[in-house]
Amino acid sequence: MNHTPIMLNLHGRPAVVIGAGKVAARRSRWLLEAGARVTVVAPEAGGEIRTLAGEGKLHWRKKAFEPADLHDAWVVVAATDSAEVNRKVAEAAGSRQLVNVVDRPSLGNFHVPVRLNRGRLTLSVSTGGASPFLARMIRDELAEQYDESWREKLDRLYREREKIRTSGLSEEEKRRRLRRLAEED
Ligand SMILES: C[C@@]1(CC(=O)O)c2cc3[nH]c(cc4nc(cc5[nH]c(cc(n2)[C@H]1CCC(=O)O)[C@@](C)(CC(=O)O)[C@@H]5CCC(=O)O)C(CC(=O)O)=C4CCC(=O)O)c(CCC(=O)O)c3CC(=O)O
Ligand SMILES: NC(=O)C1=CN([C@@H]2O[C@H](COP(=O)(O)OP(=O)(O)OC[C@H]3O[C@@H](n4cnc5c(N)ncnc54)[C@H](O)[C@@H]3O)[C@@H](O)[C@H]2O)C=CC1
Repeated sequence: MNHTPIMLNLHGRPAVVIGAGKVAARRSRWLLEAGARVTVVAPEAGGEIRTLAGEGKLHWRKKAFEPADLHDAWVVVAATDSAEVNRKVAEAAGSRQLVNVVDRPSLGNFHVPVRLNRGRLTLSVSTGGASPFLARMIRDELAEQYDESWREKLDRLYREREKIRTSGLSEEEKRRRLRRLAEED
């Protein structure tokens, strides 16, 4: 295991999801929330992908996977129900593309943690593939501890921090106030 978490800005970046079933729908939702331009490639699609395509939120290419489908993608997700097709997707991807293979993560270069968003606060949990169910349970515990009130708290902290940072105070005084600000919450 050699994975490291990062906060990636996918806004406006092309992403291709191969497959259009349950897992592909979950990955597509995640990519859309991140602001990516999502294309789904699959001969048949489940209800959720059909709806998203109908609403113009993503583009559905109604066809079987071909290597050319990955052409300009930043992110590639192999999410078909065929291990063989998913392996071909991983093989066709370039070494600089971000690749997630849902049935065999080791064929790609990233996997997807469970997330909890409270505005500017993002918590994410990975069990390194040991147990997606456990990851979800830990997320649910964190959701109780970090309830909805944290959205506002974080917005306030952000504004206060900007004020302190742009003030004429000494660096030492800024640090002191920034620490106190975080401790108050
Ligand atoms: C490695 C990883 C790679 C990746 O997909 O990026 C991966 C891999 C695999 N998952 C499998 C199965 C299931 N995964 C879920 C659910 C989730 N899986 C997610 C992430 C990850 N799953 C990554 C590691 C995360 C970590 O490190 O903890 C979550 C957290 C996020 C998300 O998917 O968005 C999401 C929580 C949903 C939520 O938010 O509630 C369910 C339950 C369900 O579907 O309801 C089942 C069925 C039950 C079971 O089998 O446990 C299988 C076997 C497939 C098979 O049997 O063929 C593999 C393949 C393998 O393990 O090799
Ligand atoms: N990582 C995760 O969280 C999880 C992964 N899985 C794995 O994900 C796989 C997919 O599961 P579901 O979404 O439930 O499957 P599904 O049966 O709902 O969907 C499969 C999709 O793949 C498409 N497909 C098949 N051949 C294709 C091809 N040649 N080109 C393009 N699309 C093709 C089908 O048209 C369909 O849209 C499962 O095989 C399972 O191993 C399952 C549960 C969770």
